[in-house]
Amino acid sequence: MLFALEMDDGHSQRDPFMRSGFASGRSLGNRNARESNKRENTTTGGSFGVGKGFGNRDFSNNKFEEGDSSGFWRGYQDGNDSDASGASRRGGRGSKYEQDEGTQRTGGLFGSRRPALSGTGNGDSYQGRSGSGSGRGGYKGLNEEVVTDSGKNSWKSEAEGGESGDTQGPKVTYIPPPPPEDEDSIFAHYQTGINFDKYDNILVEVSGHDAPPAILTFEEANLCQTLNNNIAKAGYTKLTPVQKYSIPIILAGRDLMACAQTGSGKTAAFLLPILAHMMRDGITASRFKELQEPECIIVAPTRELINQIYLEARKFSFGTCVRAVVIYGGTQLGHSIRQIVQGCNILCATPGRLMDIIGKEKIGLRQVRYLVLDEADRMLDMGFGPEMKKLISCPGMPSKEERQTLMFSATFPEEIQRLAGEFLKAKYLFVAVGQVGGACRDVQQTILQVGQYSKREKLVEILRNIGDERTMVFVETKKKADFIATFLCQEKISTTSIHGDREQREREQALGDFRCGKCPVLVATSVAARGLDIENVQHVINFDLPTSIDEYVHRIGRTGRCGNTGRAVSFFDPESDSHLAQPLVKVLSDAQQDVPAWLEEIAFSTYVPGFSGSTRGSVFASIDTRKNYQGKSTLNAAGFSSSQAPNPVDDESWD
Ligand SMILES: Nc1ncnc2c1ncn2[C@@H]1O[C@H](COP(=O)(O)OP(=O)(O)OP(=O)(O)O)[C@@H](O)[C@H]1O
Repeated sequence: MLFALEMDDGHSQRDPFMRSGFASGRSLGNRNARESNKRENTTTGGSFGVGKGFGNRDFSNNKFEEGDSSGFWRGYQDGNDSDASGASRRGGRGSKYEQDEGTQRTGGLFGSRRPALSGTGNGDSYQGRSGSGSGRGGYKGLNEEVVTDSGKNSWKSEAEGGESGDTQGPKVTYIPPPPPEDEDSIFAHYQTGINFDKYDNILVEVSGHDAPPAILTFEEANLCQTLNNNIAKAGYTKLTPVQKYSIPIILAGRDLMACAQTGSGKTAAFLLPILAHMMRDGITASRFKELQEPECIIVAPTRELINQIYLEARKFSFGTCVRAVVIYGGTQLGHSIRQIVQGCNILCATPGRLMDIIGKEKIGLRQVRYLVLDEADRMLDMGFGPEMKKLISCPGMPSKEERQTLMFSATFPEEIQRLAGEFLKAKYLFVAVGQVGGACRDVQQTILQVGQYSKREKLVEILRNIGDERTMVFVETKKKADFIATFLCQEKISTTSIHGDREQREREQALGDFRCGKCPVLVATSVAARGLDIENVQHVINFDLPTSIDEYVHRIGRTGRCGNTGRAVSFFDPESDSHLAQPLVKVLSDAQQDVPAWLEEIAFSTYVPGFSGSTRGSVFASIDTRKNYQGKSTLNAAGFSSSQAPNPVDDESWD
């Protein structure tokens, strides 16, 4: 049976990938066949594999999913990292699965910047899960379809009946491999690129009241010796602009909203001063307790990103008594609890798992001094915003006056900035490095006009020219990620894929295979758009453009990191992408990229409601939204100034 025949009519008519029948030859009608396909792939590890079953999806329900993939509900459901949603959504479809109780494998996520350990599937009795949500899914990216039973909000925290197994859905038993213990692996890093020094020329804007001056060197931060040693071992010799400004602000105890381009070192910008404070305050060494009370909670929207942040925290806290712990969905809850009870000063978590653990009274919030929202605009949007609100109103959580709240992102839409006020002290500082929401200038951006039906051919042509250079290909839906990955494998291009419908172990395996170069092409949905820091990603291809320009900026930011150069090619289909023409022209011109004449034409002929950006010449795409800002704010090259603001007025802007 051809794959297309399994789809509902409307869908198979619409989707050129299905119409093309490239999936022919695979029998997807039979659930067992799919699962055995999948098992085969899991045990062989590595690339996606021709003939692989398409993840865990039950295609008989595609109509439903497609129907739900747009509009308000998708927006609302986006950003969900909880597996419980998956359980409630997909459970009860009568699908069978077998639990992989107590299984473990090596490799994957922790293979950062060195060849990943092979996913040998050691003792791994993986069985695909068609109807389960637990153990996979998680992040419901902006552009990922979301399945609901009701057609309404499917988001539920794990505490509400997901991984905990309290109510429905299978237990998740995946235990991620432990991170490497040897010092070389902990401090493994890649080189800064030729444009690293050019960061110094980026304009920085600090707004708010009594901002402390920027520092120019690590020495000026006056950190303790152990931290300085770790910074040196990590290969950091010079501060990036966001670090120059944020470190003194955080050291001064101020709340901060910081916006800096992708790949410019925001993670260290918050970790270093937090650790410095902890060391200064003489933090008590972690010890076993049933209820742990961390001093710092860091949240991020995806499992892979929070894990990366954890590894950074572990690196910078090396040799100190500060213990960082990571917990995220798609892994065994008991494993998360075991990590926590051993001691926890810095808790890195995805929102669903965090709320679950809090609900289980394994984490007390009374000692929280620092709350960090990485990818803060994402953490506060409709997907995660409600969970974040719940978090700050949890019993014991210090009020915003008593804790320090820090928000970081490369994009900060104005409406989200306004929401952020609820989390931050009134006198928070706002740091804008370069253009808020601007693309990294080290990424050479090319926009090609390619219609739906020509995209695959174009993709293959580009990938063949690229050769073995590491490339991320972004597509709009999980289903298409599977299609394209399979298609590329058929074309003998070694490819793997990551998206919210893959099991967590598969996601980690895919990332590991991509990191180590075993699969130089990673097809991804927006689950991989933010934060991931993978060495040597030279190319990003937007096979499908995302629906929002911010997402575009994050996606292309997977290349051109830390002063390295990169390339991004985007397929623009005038039929579906014309709403993006105006913001794209702005992003391109602000980043001093060539703007194709045809794109400008579309941009000027398309009315985009609410888009007010001028297409050229602005210094900042967006700014601190506090209105009628009374103070002076200075616009300087990084490292030399900050604003002195006598009278901040929260609801007014200084522009
Ligand atoms: N001062 C520094 N010197 C050398 N390397 C650095 C420095 N600061 C950060 N890096 C490295 O730069 C890379 C990018 O940093 P990081 O992931 O924190 O960027 P980011 O701004 O958070 O990006 P994104 O917006 O995509 O999340 C990392 O590999 C990090 O180790």
